[in-house]
Amino acid sequence: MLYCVRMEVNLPRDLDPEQLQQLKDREKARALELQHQGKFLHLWRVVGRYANISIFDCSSNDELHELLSSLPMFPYFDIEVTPLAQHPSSIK
Ligand SMILES: O=C(O)CC1=CCC(=O)O1
Repeated sequence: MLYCVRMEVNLPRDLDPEQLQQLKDREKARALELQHQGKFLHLWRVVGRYANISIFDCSSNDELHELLSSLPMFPYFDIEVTPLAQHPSSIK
């Protein structure tokens, strides 16, 4: 099943710069891992926002929740999930 996920990032403003960099490095490593596993199909920055639009391919809502909550920045995300279905006019 495909899911469109919007993640708005709300990092604490007083986070130590070194901790912040470590958090970003861990986030990137986990995102790359999920992409290599074929679970995380697309990752796009939302122009003008500290937010992304992502497409996940998961077998269930529970798996999606598990993957999202495995992202190190999960505690700092506001997440909106839109499950996707086939469009009858789509050629893909
Ligand atoms: O949008 C961001 O910067 C947060 C994020 C989610 C996955 C990733 O690599 O970064």
